[in-house]
Amino acid sequence: MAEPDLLVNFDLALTSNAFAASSINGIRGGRWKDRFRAKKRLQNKRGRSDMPGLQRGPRTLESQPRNLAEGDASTLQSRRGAVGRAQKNGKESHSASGPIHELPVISSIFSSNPIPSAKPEHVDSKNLESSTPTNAPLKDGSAFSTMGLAPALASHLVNSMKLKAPTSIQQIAVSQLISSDSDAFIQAETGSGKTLTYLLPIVHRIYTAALNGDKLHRDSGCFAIILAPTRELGRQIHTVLMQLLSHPSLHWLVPILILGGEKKKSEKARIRKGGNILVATPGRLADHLINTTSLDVSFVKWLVLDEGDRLMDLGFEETLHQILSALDERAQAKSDKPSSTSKLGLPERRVTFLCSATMKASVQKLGDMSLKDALYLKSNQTSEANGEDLSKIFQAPAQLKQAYIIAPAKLRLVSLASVLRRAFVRKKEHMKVIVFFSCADSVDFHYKAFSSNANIQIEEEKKEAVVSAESDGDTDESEQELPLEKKKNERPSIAARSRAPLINENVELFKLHGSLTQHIRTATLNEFFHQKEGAVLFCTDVASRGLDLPNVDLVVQYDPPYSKEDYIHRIGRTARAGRDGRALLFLQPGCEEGYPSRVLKEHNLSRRLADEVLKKGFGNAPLPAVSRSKSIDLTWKKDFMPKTSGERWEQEAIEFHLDIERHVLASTEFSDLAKRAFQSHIRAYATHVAEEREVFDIKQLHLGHIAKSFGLRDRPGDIKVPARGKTDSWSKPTTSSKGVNKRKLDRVGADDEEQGQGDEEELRKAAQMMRKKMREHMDVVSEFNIG
Ligand SMILES: Nc1ncnc2c1ncn2[C@@H]1O[C@H](COP(=O)(O)OP(=O)(O)OP(=O)(O)O)[C@@H](O)[C@H]1O
Repeated sequence: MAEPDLLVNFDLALTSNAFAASSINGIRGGRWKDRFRAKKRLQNKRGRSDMPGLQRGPRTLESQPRNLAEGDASTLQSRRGAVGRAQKNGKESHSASGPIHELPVISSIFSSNPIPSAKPEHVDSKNLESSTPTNAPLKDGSAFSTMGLAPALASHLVNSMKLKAPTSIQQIAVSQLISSDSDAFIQAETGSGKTLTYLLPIVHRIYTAALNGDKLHRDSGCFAIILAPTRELGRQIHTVLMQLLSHPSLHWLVPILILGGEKKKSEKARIRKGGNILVATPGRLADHLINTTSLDVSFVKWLVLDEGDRLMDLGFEETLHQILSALDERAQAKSDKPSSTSKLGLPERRVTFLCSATMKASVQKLGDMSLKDALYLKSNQTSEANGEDLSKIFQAPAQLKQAYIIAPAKLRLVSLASVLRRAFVRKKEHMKVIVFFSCADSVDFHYKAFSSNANIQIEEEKKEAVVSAESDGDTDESEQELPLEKKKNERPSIAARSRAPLINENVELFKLHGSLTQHIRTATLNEFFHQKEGAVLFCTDVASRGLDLPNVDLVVQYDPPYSKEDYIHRIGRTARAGRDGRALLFLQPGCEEGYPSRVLKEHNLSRRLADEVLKKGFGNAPLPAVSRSKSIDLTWKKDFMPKTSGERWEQEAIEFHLDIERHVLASTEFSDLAKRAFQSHIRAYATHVAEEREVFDIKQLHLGHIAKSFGLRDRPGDIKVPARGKTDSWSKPTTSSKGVNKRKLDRVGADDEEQGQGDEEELRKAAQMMRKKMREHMDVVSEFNIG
């Protein structure tokens, strides 16, 4: 059945007549049901006309004639659709209200928007006050030298790594883990230094073992394995480990990095050479355990599962089972022979550390699977700040200022632009912003929309081709071991980056998602990491866990997170190690407004409205230096510009949006991108965790308004999503050779070589749900190309 706000199935002729006859006094023409509904809606609208947010702002072409302005949104939309269809068929449509049939119909981003609830459901007061950082180095006289660490290691931390004092979790956990052979679950908020918390005891004990006994070297065996859920995190852990091992008396201790997406041949060569601490992603480790005979894990004394909840989210449960069994088997086979390691002071049995900032069922499951009689180590700040029920704690640093903006779908894009422009006006120095999207297609669309260079992706494709050709052989080992550092022999940049004059002339825009090739991902992260001037990273959840990027001042969640745990990890990319940070979450009016109070109960979020944000970003800031329309032939621009009478910020927001819409109209490639992004966005929306579907109710989405936020003027039913073709060959295919759909993986931030199992079922359900919704709302599901 047709839903009024989306589509009313008017006959074209009747529609025109109906409009002609519609007046304040009565509605004539069309079917009685339609007239009845239109009348009802008109009455409702009159009743609400004095409410803020509704029908405010400048009128556009479609609403200029008086009788149309008084009409309701669905009627206007039906007429627009009818006009559009008639034009498509080469027919001329007629209207009593003027020569409107000659013009394409452009709906204003300020009209027909739903109104936010008058009172915020979740009032914040504490959050506005500055709080004492809870993940900062301690200032109570605690020192690395009093934690039981070897003096050389303690002085290395202070003198070389420039760390003045331990953080709370380091202070509590390191001394216990040095003196005990117990398994441990380490829980502390994001950015509290958990990496060093587990690395220090391991390195300390291997170091003292070497001091006490035989000379150890890289062939002495693999003592520790650290598993990270993503390649980016694996690289980062490896970098911290390298810094720790750069002390002259530790030069013999060799780390090895093995990750999906790298050449197996070169990894095998590194493994053959020997190493003592292995940092790996689970899939690739499991592969080497089966296929690389030189990988001897019979000596492993520590297994670290970093970002435990993510390991489980990505479906690595089965792989972890395999790894644990392989380690057990090989340790067992070796145990027949007399072990020399116990004499050296290394643990008798394998010790497992499980780390997470959040505690949820999957982490507990992983704990059951991998830990025995484990110590539960948490920072002092954690218990003091959050009370008793630790299983429900969200670990957010107290100094992190959290807010949400209520932005109707049609105002989302301009609100994002406004937030970013404002951020760099307020704070010009080397600040960085991370913006999270729900899927790779949406990242691509917004990256292109905000980029100065419309051909950026083609450039990337070329660069990638060059690099692929160059790296046909094995990747240079020395380069592998310098992950986040500048490479010695630099190639031309292949990072996904571009200038972003629509935000700020000095700002560099980057993008990161699982569909980019590994070369581009690594280069992009490297360059974002080292960027000295202002930078914005558009990304999926591939960047949400564990990544430690300097100077990130603001985290924007343009698409709400998939689960509340993701929320905490995303915002945790700022306010790290005691520094300040801000986080802003985009929500739409309606059921989503319940998210802060119903789901993020433990957090204090302040509320903003789109209008306030738009005024700040578009009211005072100078106009963007580059208007996209300058570079595109749009001779029709003047004729079709809506005549606005609103304030400057409204006009500029409209102009900004129109520029994107025009670009979508003018470029098939960009239009395809927009359509795919729209489709993937809706699909991703359908995959929110079940407990949160009450607030992220897909049935409440206004698909037409969402399409508008992707610069699309078509009705959702008219949007034909193109198949992926050559235009996006720069990214990896949507469906991997293993048959698992990439979109789901992009949402969770995995990549095809490191994916887990069990995705297909969930994805199938999401697609089913989406199809159902489309069927409910319109009879055009096949046109929409879902499924
Ligand atoms: N004692 C310390 N003093 C100052 N800075 C520190 C200290 N320990 C770690 N850091 C810094 O804190 C930052 C965060 O560390 P780390 O990435 O280990 O945090 P984390 O708790 O693992 O965060 P997440 O939960 O997001 O993965 C890093 O930049 C690290 O160098």
